Amino acid sequence: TGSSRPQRLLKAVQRNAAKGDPQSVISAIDYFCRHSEWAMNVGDEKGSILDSVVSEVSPTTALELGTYCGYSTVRIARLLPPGASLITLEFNPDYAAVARQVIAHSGLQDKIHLVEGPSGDSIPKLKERFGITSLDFVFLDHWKDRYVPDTKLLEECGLLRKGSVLLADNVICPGAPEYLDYVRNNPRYESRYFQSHLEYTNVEDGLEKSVFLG
Ligand SMILES: Nc1ncc2ncn(CCCCCNC(=O)c3cc(-c4ccc(F)cc4)cc(O)c3O)c2n1
Ligand SMILES: [Mg+2]
Repeated sequence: TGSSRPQRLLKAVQRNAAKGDPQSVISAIDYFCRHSEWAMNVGDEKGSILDSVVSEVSPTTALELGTYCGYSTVRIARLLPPGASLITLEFNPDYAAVARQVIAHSGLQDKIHLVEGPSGDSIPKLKERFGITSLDFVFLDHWKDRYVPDTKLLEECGLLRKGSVLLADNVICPGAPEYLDYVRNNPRYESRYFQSHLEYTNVEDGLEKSVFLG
């Protein structure tokens, strides 16, 4: 049988990006998605907003829900301060296999822990597995109907502290209405919407940034 879209995206990275150069990996994926095949990476426009939030938070411990091909994984990891690390959860083993190779090409593998499996299973094990006490930054980009249950799970597991920042992709398209309700009407969060567009299109989408108040 033929290759998959993630496998074709990986080939484009291996052909067009310089090994050990995260920015060239990001540019190669954006070029592939604009000129060859659309793929559900956060993309360059929303990616710039992601970059500014990560740079502002400068997290020591970061979590990403939904790795896919590793595009946002590389975007986040390239901005982490020395000694900081990013844990990324991916449900689909085929996506995870591609992401590992994209991450390796970027040279950032020492800053990244990719965990395969459903987020609902992995989140309760993060403290014991990685020796973390809390998360400084969380990027939500997995199943949109898992944003609320997993946010509640992060709270229940004591993984959020006063000032932890959640940034959620796709709150307009495909949409996460229950999540917007949850964080915008919850006194324990201070939320702000960053308007943008669905990756590689001019369809409206945006990111919701929510600070946990403890
Ligand atoms: N529980 C658990 N734990 C861990 C996990 N890891 C992965 N998953 C499963 C998630 C599968 C991918 C999620 N992402 C999206 O669905 C997504 C879609 C679009 C989109 C698509 C078509 C359109 F026409 C318009 C927009 C755009 C985006 O930016 C998206 O991020 C997990 N689940
Ligand atoms: Mg997304």
